[in-house]
Amino acid sequence: MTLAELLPSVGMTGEPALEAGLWPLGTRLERGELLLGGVPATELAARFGTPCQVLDEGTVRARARGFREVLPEAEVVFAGKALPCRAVYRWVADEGLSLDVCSAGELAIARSVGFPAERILLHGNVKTPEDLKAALGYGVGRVVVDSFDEIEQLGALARGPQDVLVRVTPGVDPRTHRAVATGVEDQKFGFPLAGGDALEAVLRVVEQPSLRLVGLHCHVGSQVRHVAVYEEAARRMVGLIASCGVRIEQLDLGGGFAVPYLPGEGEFDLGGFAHRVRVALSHECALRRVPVPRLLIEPGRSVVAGAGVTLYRVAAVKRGVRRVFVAVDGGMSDNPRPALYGSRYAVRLVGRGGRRAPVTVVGRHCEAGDVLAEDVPLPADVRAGDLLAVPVTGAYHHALASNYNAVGRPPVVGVRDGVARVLVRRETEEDVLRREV
Ligand SMILES: Cc1ncc(COP(=O)(O)O)c(C=O)c1O
Ligand SMILES: N[C@@H](CCCC[NH3+])C(=O)O
Repeated sequence: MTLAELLPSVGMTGEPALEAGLWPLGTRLERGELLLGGVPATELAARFGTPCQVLDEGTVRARARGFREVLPEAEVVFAGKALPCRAVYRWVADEGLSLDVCSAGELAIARSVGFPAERILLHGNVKTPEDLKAALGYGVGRVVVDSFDEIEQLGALARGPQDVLVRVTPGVDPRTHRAVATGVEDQKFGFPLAGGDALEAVLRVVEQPSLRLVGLHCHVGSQVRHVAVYEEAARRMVGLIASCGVRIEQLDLGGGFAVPYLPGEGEFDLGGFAHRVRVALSHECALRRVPVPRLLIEPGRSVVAGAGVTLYRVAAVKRGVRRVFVAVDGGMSDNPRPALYGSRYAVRLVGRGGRRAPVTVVGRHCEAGDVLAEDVPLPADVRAGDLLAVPVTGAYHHALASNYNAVGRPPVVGVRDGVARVLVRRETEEDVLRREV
């Protein structure tokens, strides 16, 4: 079924209602205006230009709080790669979350806002000497080791006892896109449980006098819809805890909780996750006679995706042989996800209803694959100058943006209580030229 067919409002003449679950909290339609965090989208576009990534602070904070409320016994770690930005790191710090960084660069952002070092975890299948030194220099609480080489390198660099988790590949199929399935065997992350590498890694950490093993970690993948995947991972990880014969205080089950991108897609069952993982952990630990470890989770996408809306200006409308192309002033440089993962988005024309017909929204870049959304219903009279809004663009958009074709990256503009402010400014031609010698 096409997206256009899925939407009941195709062919409607009025302005369609906001699709449930896709827009930031408090988004409203008022007299033809789309209000984001109380600020009209047309005003945001006029003040900050387009494309523009709008981020609703209240939604980020509410999602962060939501995780803590559902899992009060757990440490909730924001996966900073989803939206590496000082303001967001500040908000999640305020809400009591910890932070996962996976490079010296993400750590620099965290440092610049004074993110408490003891609440930072350093991740990555490759940690360069610079990454490790930056982490040790700031005194990050935990390093999640990912290879035998890294255990030696970190062991040699660390002075005092550095707390460490071992990243394990539990061999669980997350039933998600191949590019983001990280818990399956035979990929680059972690130590495989099968074959004994994970156990060997635990022993090697224990042998390093400058390292202190505090926990085990796994991250099965991203945009994971099924709670059963985590339950299975939890069981397997407790099996490893029992067999390694070392006290394991922390069990980090990673992130990956799916979010809806299209109308009708459901939310991840976080309540079900909390319940079923709790039961699986207590049952499995009792069975194997090991103490229940403290649970950690690392949500990234699910904290920020739904807080973001990208605004684009329509530059041109072109009728192809079979499709109508609506070309906008952004594209794969601000959103490579459709090209990378075949991701799909809903799109809304701001300020006007009318009979809707399916169109393909394309970007400005020099590739036929620069498509932002295929087969989306827009008013049939869509034309140059119109403003489009694309929801669920808070995660892995700013993070994955490039300046392909020397196009400057869009700003990130925060909205809250009717006030808008720039969180990350637009990249200018001077920025583009700055690295040239
Ligand atoms: C180690 C680790 N933790 C957490 C995350 C966050 O994943 P997501 O944004 O899907 O919640 C990732 C990215 O997939 C990751 O690699
Ligand atoms: N970049 C991916 C998610 C990767 C998750 C990080 N390990 C996305 O946009 O969906």
